[in-house]
Amino acid sequence: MGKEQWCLAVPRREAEERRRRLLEEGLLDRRFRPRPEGDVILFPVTEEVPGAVRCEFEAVPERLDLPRHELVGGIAIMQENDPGGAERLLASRPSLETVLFPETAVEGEYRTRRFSVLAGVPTTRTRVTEYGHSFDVDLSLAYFSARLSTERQRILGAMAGGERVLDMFAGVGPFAITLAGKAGIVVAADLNPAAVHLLIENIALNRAGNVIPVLADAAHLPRLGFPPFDRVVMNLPLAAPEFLPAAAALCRDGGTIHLYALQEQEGEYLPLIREVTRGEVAERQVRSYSPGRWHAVYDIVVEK
Ligand SMILES: C[S@@+](CC[C@H](N)C(=O)[O-])C[C@H]1O[C@@H](n2cnc3c(N)ncnc32)[C@H](O)[C@@H]1O
Repeated sequence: MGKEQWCLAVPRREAEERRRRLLEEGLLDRRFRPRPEGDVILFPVTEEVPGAVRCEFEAVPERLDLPRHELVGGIAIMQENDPGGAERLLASRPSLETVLFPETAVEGEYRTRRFSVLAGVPTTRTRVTEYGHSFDVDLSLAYFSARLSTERQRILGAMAGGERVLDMFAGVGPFAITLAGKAGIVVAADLNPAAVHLLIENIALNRAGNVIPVLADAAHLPRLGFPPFDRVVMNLPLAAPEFLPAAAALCRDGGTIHLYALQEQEGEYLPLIREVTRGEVAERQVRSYSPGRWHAVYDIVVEK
């Protein structure tokens, strides 16, 4: 007897790539087996992601029922401090090198966590591949989440060639380096020196010579004399709204700001946005964060 579950219907030719992405984003619900149906494969997912529908799935046999985890390159981050489960997880996949348990929540200005090693090589450093790019990350030194990979592709798809892009909270560079594929130039700023160090390594790794790394507080960027940008990415969900006036000052008339924000109500940041522009605003839910709170993205056209 099957169990009703959220799932995504993916065309067969895209299934392998999508399965890899869902695994990296921690969204594939491994308690159930993906199921072919006509021209699509139905992938069970852990939450109601955009496009998800309800369908029935058979549970996988107990021995394959591995602990819940999120994959970041060769590292699995488990939700429970379970060394036995970590060993089973490590043995289940040859590409896994390390299993970590987060000792803290994502915290502080740098948005990092402290980890303990549950199994495997004692490191927090790994290499992540995402849509043809590689990113070296160190999870204890700088923020990285694979969960926004589809957002990065969405913004890339919305861009025109040759744009001038500013990534105000760049971390190790996943937005900046992805968008550099179409941009004329990308300025990528972060105030965490370790993140900027990894960003520079990742620029070299991906030969993204049009990305300019900047070690700076985003609040100071308007004073650095940059010509106006066509597009500004603001991925600091807890605090980005504070920097909206700076982003609007840095963006050209008719340019676009992508503001990521953690919110409890639809349209929560619209009044603030209306203080900086009368332009068009589109809001969408990126993913749920905790009960009653979600990550939203506002695509904001700047009208001066
Ligand atoms: C949520 S992370 C996003 C990193 C990256 N965009 C990504 O998707 O992996 C936010 C980043 O903003 C940086 N940050 C926090 N406050 C900042 C500020 N005032 N100015 C510049 N960067 C800041 C943190 O160090 C962190 O790397």
